[in-house]
Amino acid sequence: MAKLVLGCIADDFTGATDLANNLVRAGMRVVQTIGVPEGPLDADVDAVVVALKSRTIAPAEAIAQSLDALRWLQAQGAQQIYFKYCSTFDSTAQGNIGPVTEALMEALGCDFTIATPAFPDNKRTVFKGYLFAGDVLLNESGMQNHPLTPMTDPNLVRVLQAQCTRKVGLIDHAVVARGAEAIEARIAQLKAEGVSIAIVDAVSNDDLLRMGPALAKLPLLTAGSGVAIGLPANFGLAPSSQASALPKAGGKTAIVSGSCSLATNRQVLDFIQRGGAAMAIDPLRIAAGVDVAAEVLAWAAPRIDQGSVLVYSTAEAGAVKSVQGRLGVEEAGAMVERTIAAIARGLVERGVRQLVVAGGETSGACVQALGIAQMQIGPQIDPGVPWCHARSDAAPEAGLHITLKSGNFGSDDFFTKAFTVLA
Ligand SMILES: Nc1ncnc2c1ncn2[C@@H]1O[C@H](COP(=O)(O)OP(=O)(O)OP(=O)(O)O)[C@@H](O)[C@H]1O
Ligand SMILES: O=C(O)[C@@H](O)C(=O)CO
Repeated sequence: MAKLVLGCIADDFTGATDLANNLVRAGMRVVQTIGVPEGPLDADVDAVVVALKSRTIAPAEAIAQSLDALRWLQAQGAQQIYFKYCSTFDSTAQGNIGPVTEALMEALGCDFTIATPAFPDNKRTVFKGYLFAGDVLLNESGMQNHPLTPMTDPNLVRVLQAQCTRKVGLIDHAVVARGAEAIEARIAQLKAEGVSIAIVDAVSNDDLLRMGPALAKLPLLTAGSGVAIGLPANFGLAPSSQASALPKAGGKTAIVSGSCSLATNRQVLDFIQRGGAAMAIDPLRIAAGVDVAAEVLAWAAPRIDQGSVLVYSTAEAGAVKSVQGRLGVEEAGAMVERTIAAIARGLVERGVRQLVVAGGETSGACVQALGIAQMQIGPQIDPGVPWCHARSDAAPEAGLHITLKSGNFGSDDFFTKAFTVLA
């Protein structure tokens, strides 16, 4: 068996596949586990990404879960630890990026680490410590209005310092542009100044690749998924089609979507405009006690023999607000998640073996309903979104192919294009 070299802890499920995808593309064989496994690793891989749902929970709980993941990864032999958070640095005023980073540093006896959410392939760049999403600063990107993690300050040194007791500094672009030796010299200088965590600028993949060798000796890295592209080379691994090899895909195809992001709204519309079979879920009917899952499955049963079906609760902001106003934000979310998860399971029980799930929370609910404990990461569909293969008690013979799409990721034709990648 190959030796596990990189152990990763991700603060949500879709973010975990995003990280795994970048590692695979750079040559690592990777599995993602759903939560901390109870037993030892039973896969021949270079890296494991433990997917938690710790982004917005209380800091003490996020720390406890992350330390639990760390202990498991260490027991499997991981040589370096990677804490993955969102490329938009999603965190509440209390954390959890800072508190989890400091707890991991403490546990690893680590006196210095980096923090960079840069992911240029998805237009997240960091310059002079300021985070841009697309062409605008983070706090002008819509993230300032996020319901759980509003990001109102684009200066990451300030944001992270407010969450940390250790001193936070900056490795700016002028240093990164000069390459690994300059970055290492800057790390030494920052350490001498008492800085323990540095935001690192990166505006391109070249910056991230230059950064890679300078990070080889750090026991802990904290980042979005972008930093991952420069790491496999540190372990002597190079891109190869073998890393993303999955069992052959077959069976019926379906999409379930609970994401209400702008990108997912466009993807749903595109699928419908192409004449795809689609059925919307009305949260108010779920609340009224209608068995919406049974209705949807009865509708889908004859159609999945003819092509992909799409089942979605995806709606525009106004409609979502109105439902939330009547049912409550959490109650509406949980109700829709439960229904979509039951539908996903029902579809797989009816022969779907290639399943697209859109939305982070929605993905969490579906993966749990399908009894998935571990996913092997395969080829990329779009930046940040790979196909995976998983065992599921709903597909007992050969498992299924599944992809978990972050709300904001993917091209408009994602729901059609995804299946061509496995063809
Ligand atoms: N029509 C709707 N009305 C109210 N709530 C909805 C509706 N459709 C979906 N929801 C809820 O909205 C939430 C969407 O979150 P989810 O994480 O799945 O998507 P996202 O935020 O776009 O994705 P990501 O976290 O990857 O960015 C879920 O809790 C879902 O159940
Ligand atoms: O980094 C990102 O943007 C994503 O992987 C993510 O974390 C979505 O929740």
